[in-house]
Amino acid sequence: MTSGASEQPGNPILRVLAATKYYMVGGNRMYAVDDVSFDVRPSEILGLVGESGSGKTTLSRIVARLIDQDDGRVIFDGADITGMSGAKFGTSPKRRLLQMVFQDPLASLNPRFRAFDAIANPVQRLGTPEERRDVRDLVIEAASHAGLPERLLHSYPHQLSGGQRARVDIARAIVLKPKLVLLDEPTSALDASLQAHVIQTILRLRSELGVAFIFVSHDLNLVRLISDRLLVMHRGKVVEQGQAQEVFENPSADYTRQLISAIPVLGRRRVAGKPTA
Ligand SMILES: Nc1ncnc2c1ncn2[C@@H]1O[C@H](COP(=O)(O)OP(=O)(O)OP(=O)(O)O)[C@@H](O)[C@H]1O
Repeated sequence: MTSGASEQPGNPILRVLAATKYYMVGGNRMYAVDDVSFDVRPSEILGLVGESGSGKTTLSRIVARLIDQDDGRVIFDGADITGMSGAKFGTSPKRRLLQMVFQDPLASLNPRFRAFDAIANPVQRLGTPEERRDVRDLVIEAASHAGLPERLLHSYPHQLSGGQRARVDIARAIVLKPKLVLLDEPTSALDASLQAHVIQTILRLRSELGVAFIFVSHDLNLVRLISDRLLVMHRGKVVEQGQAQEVFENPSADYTRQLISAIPVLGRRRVAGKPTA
């Protein structure tokens, strides 16, 4: 299921330059994100991987302007959005081009909104007058792209399965045809077959709409299946980045090797991309 689009043409849609974020813990700086730089190109899928606490969510939130960094820059779609607070970014024309899907769709979906209204909401808030007029068509189109049957648009979140809720969240993220979607552990609450469906959906959206994705997960095996490139984080730092296949088969950092060797393969352990006997 590798994506095949390893060399993405065009200027980066996102440039993160030396992003740094720390918290004061017991009078000392604890670096959640420490001098992290990377690019994402149009229609590229970047896997952001690392164990719990490595800084993945903090980095995603910096990119989405949900928190401010202490140092570094974020360039999105050619504009320096570093100095933009979340509130200012919320009203910027760039906002609609960058969307985020959170870990748990049951928590992120408003229980009083039917699927249709949840998907329509970004159009009402950020769309042009024409898009607001055509909201019904846009919702149906986004649901179809996300693989959500039209009949489920009238359901409330609690009436949907985990996989269907994940599709509502994805449909909502793509309804305004963004250039970049941040997915923070979008499949962690799903079983393996639903995970596979969501991954197929993401790969289809990339090829049909040219959307770039940052796919955040602690599960290196899953990330490897979907990503063109991998960024491996450990204690706030990037310890390795490169083409997904290459990183998996020939990791240069000890930490990446540890992550790979922790992946079980049919009862055996996988080391450096090859199952051991
Ligand atoms: N608001 C905060 N105040 C203090 N420390 C924080 C805060 N937010 C995050 N941290 C710390 O920053 C580090 C990175 O956290 P972050 O949530 O980004 O990691 P993560 O890789 O996304 O983990 P997970 O996979 O568990 O979500 C952790 O040590 C965390 O405890």
